[in-house]
Amino acid sequence: QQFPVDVVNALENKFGVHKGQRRNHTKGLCFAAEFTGNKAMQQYSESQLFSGNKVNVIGRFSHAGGYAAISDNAVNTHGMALRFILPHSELHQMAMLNLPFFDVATPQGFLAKQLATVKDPQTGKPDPAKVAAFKAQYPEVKKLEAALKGQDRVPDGYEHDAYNSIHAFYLTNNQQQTAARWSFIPDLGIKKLSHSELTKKDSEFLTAHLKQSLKQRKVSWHMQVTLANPGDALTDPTEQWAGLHQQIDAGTLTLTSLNAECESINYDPLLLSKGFLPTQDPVLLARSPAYAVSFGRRLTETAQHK
Ligand code: HEM
Repeated sequence: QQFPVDVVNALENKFGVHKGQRRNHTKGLCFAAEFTGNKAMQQYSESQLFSGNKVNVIGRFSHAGGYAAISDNAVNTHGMALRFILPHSELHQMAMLNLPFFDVATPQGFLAKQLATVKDPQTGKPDPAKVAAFKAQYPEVKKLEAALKGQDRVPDGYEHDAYNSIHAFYLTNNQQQTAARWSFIPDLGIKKLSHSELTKKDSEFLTAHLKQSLKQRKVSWHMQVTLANPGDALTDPTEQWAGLHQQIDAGTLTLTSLNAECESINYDPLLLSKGFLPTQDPVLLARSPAYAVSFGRRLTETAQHK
């Protein structure tokens, strides 16, 4: 299996190596939270997430890409990763994005994108010929490009955005297996900045705004589960589900503190509690081994620093 090493090498080649840090989503901040699941979900999943009891969560907001010091006023994709600590030390993890769907349909596409978008030291920009060749080989990337065109993408704080599973997963219990996707919808509302508002912001405003909100009000998200209809794409993260769908309010995540440690966490999205199973989405299945390579490298470097 060469992919996990190749892709982490490609991330390092594109972004440089920031010793002891993640090879992707390098800039981020840890938080502590509580999640109370909705028992109505037990109809679909036996996960302890939906026991109705409060569970502790260690999470992380992040910027996509291996940029250690990207400014918060850059137009960039953001992530929210969650580790739920369930009874008997069972863990459940999610690593979501504030995108409606993913740009590439295969791990090869993700790798090809890293290789094609390396900045030319002369021009400071990727080689347009390489980018064009990449898009010709992975034409699905035009879908996300079109969806984001002209859209304001950056919120005025991490608390004013929705984060999506993007992949489909199966909810399971003794009776059935149900395909679903989910989103964390902010109770404070989604608020995106216009281009002119964004350019006035400083490099740490996403965190500063979140800190301020946390002092003044409840910062929370509702987990909204969307059940698949027959025929919905289950293995292609670039395919949105169109039309009416059954949606279930699956619980509430409430942020409690920004004083948390999450650097020692590998937010592998296949670490799922009993009651969830992965689909055969090839991008989802390729993430776990790649995260492990990144995790191993950063821990080894941290050890060497001491
Ligand atoms: C083949 C496709 C992908 C590859 C190779 C990849 C690779 C990586 C790597 C190497 C890391 C850093 C892991 C660590 O050192 O802890 C990472 C972090 C992350 N990825 Fe991916 N990724 C992929 C697709 C995705 C997708 C589809 C999503 C969302 C649906 C996603 C969301 C995230 C998030 C939120 C983080 C940050 C987690 C944290 O805060 O620690 N990635 N990714």
